Amino acid sequence: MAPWPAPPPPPPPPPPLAAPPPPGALAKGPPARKLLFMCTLSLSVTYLCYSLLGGSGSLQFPLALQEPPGAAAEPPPSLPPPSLPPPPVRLGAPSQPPAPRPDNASRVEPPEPPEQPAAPGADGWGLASGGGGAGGAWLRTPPAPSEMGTAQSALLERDAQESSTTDEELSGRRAANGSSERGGAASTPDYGEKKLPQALIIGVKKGGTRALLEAIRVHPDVRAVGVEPHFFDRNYEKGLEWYRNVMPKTVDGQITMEKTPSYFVTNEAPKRIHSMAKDIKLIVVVRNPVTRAISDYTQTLSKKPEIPTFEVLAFKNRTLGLIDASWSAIRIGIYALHLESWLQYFPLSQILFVSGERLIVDPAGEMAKVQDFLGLTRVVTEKHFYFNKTKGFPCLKKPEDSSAPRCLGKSKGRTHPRIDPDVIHRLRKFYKPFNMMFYQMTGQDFQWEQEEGDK
Ligand SMILES: Nc1ncnc2c1ncn2[C@@H]1O[C@H](COP(=O)(O)OS(=O)(=O)O)[C@@H](OP(=O)(O)O)[C@H]1O
Repeated sequence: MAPWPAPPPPPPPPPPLAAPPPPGALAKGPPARKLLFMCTLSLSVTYLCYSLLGGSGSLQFPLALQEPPGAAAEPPPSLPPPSLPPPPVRLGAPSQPPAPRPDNASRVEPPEPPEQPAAPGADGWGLASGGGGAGGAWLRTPPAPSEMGTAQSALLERDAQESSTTDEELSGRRAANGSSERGGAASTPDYGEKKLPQALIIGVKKGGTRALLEAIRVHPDVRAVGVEPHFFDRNYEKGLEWYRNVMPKTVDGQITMEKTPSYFVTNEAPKRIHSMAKDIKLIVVVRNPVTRAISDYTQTLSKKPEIPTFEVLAFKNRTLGLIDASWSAIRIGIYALHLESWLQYFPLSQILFVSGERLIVDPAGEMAKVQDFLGLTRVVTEKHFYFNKTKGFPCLKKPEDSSAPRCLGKSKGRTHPRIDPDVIHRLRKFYKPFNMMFYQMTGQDFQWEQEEGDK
C-alpha cells in the first residue's frame, strides 16, 4: 500500500460576503476561490429567488422552481441588489464554523452491537442472475388530486427515513448469498482493531455507491462495512464508540471505509464528520440528476406501487412548469447546493467525485482514480471486471475468496419506468444551471447535458 498522504491543511474559513463582481469580471479570471465563492453565492441567491417565486413548501427547499413551458434554459440569475435579505435557510450552510474535535469519551454511550451485523457483501455482488430489473414499461394512471395529496405526503414522509439500500434488500441479499461472502466485517479475521473510518462514500443515493464500495472492497488494504451505518444522519446520538464498533477490524496499513449516500444531503453531516476527522477522505459518486431522480423514484415505486407517477410528483404545477424541488428525488440532484456546505468544512482536494456513468462503462478507470485518491496501489484493475450481458452492467470477475463472478443484486440496475420525454426535457433544463455550477465547483465536466436518453 502506498503511504497515506499527509493530510491537507485545514480549509480556510468561508470567505466573507462580497459585493457582486462587475459584469465580465468572472471571465477575466479572478482567483479560483473567489470565483467558487461567487458562484456558490449566486446559486444560493438563485435558489432564494426561485423560492420567492414559487410559494410554500418544505423547510429546506421551501418552494418549487418555475420553468415555464418552452422557456430557454438560462444560467442562474446574477446576484441580487444589496437590499435583498439573505436566504433564511441556505441549503447545507452550517450554522457555525467548524467546531474543534469533540471529546468523544464524554458523550459515548455504552457500545452496543451493530443493528445489522456488518454483513460482508450485504446487497453486494451476488452470482449473476437473469434479468436484473423488475418489469418493463410502467404506464400508470395519474391519481385524483385528493388521492395525490395523501400519496405524496406519505411518500415524502417515507423519503425522510428511506435507506438508499433498504433493509429488505440487505436481508434478501444475505439470504441469497449465504453468510460467508467475501470481504467486509464478517470475514475479517479475529485480530486487528476496529477503527473509525478514514474514508467515506458520502453519496449520492442511486449514484452507483454500492458498485463502488463492492469494487474497492476487493482491495486487500480496504475493509468496509457492508451495511449503511447512517451514523452522521440517523445514529449520531449513539456516539463514536458505537460507530467504531460497527466497523470491521483492520490491521496496520488497511483503510476502514463505509458508505451512506444520504450523508451528502444531510445538513449536519459535514460538520459532524469534520469534528470526527478533519483529514478524512470523502468520495461522492454522482450521476446525471435526471436519471438519478428516476432511479430513486423507481426504487420507491418498487416498495410502494401505489405512489403517483413520476410525472405527477415531479411538478408542483405541471401546466405552469413548476418543478417540485421539495421532492427528495429532485432535491438530491441539485449537487452544487449540497456541495457548498461540504466546502465550508473540507477542501476540494479531500473530496473525490466519481462519475456514476463512467463507473458503468469503465469501472477499472474510475477505480484507478479511487485507489490513487486513497493512496492505495492500483490492485483493482480491468482484470477484475467483465461486462455481464444479462445484467447489463459490469460485474466482478473474481472476488478475493471465490472463483465465481458476481454481479450486484436485483435492486441495482432496475428497469426504469418510461417517463414522458417532455418531463425529462423540463427536468434537464431545470438542472442545467445547477450542473454547470457543479462542474465549475469541482473542475470536472460530467457531460450530463450531452446525454440523450434517460439511461
Ligand atoms: N456494476 C453495477 N451493477 C449494477 N448497478 C450499477 C453498477 N454500477 C453502477 N450501477 C448503478 O448503481 C445504481 C444504484 O446506485 P447505488 O448503489 O448508489 O444505490 S443506493 O443508493 O445504494 O440504493 C443503479 O441504479 P439503477 O440502474 O437505477 O438501479 C445502477 O445504475
